[in-house]
Amino acid sequence: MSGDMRELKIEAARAALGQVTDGMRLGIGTGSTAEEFVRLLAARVAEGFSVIGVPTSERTARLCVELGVPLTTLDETPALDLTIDGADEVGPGLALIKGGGGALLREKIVAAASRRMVVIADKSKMVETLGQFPLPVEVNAFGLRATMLAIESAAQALGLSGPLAVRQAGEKPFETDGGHLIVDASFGRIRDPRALSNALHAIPGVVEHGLFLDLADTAFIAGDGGVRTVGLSE
Ligand SMILES: O=C[C@H](O)[C@H](O)[C@H](O)COP(=O)(O)O
Repeated sequence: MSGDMRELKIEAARAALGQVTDGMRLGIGTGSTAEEFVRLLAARVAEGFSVIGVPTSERTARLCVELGVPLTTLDETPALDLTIDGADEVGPGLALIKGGGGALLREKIVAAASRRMVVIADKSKMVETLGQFPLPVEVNAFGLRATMLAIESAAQALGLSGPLAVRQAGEKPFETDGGHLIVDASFGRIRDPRALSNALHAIPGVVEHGLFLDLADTAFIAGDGGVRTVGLSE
């Protein structure tokens, strides 16, 4: 990652930190942008700021522990004030593609348990139509081929097609924190994300997918000219 790109992620994360107030119960996202947020948050915590966070992945949990950000679980704290997370794509109406890091299931559970979700990203993530980034679909390993066929035909019924790939980690299939697999679906432009979301949810082997609809209410998008606040109407 270039230094400039990292700087943009830090700027977006800093803007999101401005939304965090003392005593908040936070959902803490996953990925390189969310990690910049954790670093900034940890510095505030070291100054005496009091927050408690639910991490959306084991990776984020490790970083929080390392940097001294106090953690809880969603079972102990089932209602959160604010989730801050990155995204792979940010489309109109703050529809998102997430899961490039494989954390989409916990990310979606945590975001849905939060009163608000704020997205932090650099400007390269903003798109007019979702789908250039392959859509991550988390699936049960049982019946993988049947599930892949079902995904293919559900997509076809919506006029979508393209290769499906089981995500790999070196020689082996990538395994999520929940012990599932990820199928990356390169469908190209997803003109009706809601219809695709519903169709994927109807497939028994699909655990969850990376389309985040009606979850985020604000995005902080960092570009060369500064950080732009994007709301639901944009
Ligand atoms: O599973 C991973 C997450 O959805 C990430 O938030 C997403 O992939 C964006 O990550 P990054 O900030 O590293 O681009």
